[in-house]
Amino acid sequence: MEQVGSCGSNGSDGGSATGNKTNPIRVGFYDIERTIGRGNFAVVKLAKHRITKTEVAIKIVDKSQLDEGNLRKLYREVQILKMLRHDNIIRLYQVMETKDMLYLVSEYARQGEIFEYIARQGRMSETMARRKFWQIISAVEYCHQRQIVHRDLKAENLLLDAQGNVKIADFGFSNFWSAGRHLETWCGSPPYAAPEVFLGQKYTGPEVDIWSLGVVLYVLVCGALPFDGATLQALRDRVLSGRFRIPYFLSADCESLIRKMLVVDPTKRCGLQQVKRHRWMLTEAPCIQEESVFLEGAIRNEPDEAVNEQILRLMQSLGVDPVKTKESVLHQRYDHHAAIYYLLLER
Ligand SMILES: CC1(C)C(=O)N([C@H]2C=Cc3c(O)cccc32)c2nc(Nc3ccccc3)ncc21
Repeated sequence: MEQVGSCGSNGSDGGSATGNKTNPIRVGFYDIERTIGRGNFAVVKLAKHRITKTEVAIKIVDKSQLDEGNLRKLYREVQILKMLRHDNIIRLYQVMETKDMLYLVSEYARQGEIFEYIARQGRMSETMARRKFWQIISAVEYCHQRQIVHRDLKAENLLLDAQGNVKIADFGFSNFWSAGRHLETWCGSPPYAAPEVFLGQKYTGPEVDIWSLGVVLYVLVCGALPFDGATLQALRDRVLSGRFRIPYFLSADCESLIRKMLVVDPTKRCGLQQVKRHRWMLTEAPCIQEESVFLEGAIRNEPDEAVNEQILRLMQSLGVDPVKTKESVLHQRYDHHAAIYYLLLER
């Protein structure tokens, strides 16, 4: 999803109505502010919840423009998003649907793409890159453990929230994987695609995410792509050769890790557990206290957690029915009640 510049104040992107302060464009309980992204048959708007005043990002899809295959892909993306609850993955709050339109209300990552950050600020220090990469690895491990493979990991899909935490976005190419069952769809963005994908070979799933993560790590610490080319054929040849330049400023440990991830033969490529145990990842290992906070974050995200009574009482004070809310959350209905609950929980 490419990012578009911010439009005028009321942010209408040439849509039918032009909202403004007195009569803003509304979708459900949300006031639409401006367009932040545009894909084929989809637009992403920044919006604000009228009751909780929380900023959200709403992906608006015109289903009438989609063929059977893309419609199936869209519903699989929604099904997968509903399964994911992790600090470093964009949260889905609410789904609204009409005959032709689908509205996905999600967490808004205020600082935008890591790609833009690198484009503006240049490469990251290895210390900063390590912190971001730990968050990325934690989120991807969470997906793989749930038999989900992302297949389009790239700097453009790694967003940053207001605190600079990584939020993985765009599960449009994600799918379910299992050992022994092969996938073969050509997915993702060419500079991040694994050699076996270029060769059209069958793959299991996690190993193509590992290759893309190797490219992501290279981009974070080098500020450039490891494999590039004037044409797709030139890029393909570079990827299949597995050869890439190591800048003088890269530490030996970081080079060692990247070389273990960017291995052409998928059976020899390292797995997520080896990445987590690598020297570079453990350098300046977070102190025990920080470590427990790190683990705690992962535990806090189980979807079947009990409903937070304090939030229900706060909602009651806002005039929102707590009984209906509890039901919506427990049945994962992704409706208005559940959205208000999640928006208040996340603050
Ligand atoms: C709903 C969701 C996940 C989404 O679909 N997008 C789009 C929209 C722009 C874009 C992109 O430029 C790259 C990836 C995803 C996207 C989102 N963008 C943001 N923040 C943002 C803020 C400033 C610039 C770019 C993105 N937060 C959440 C989302």
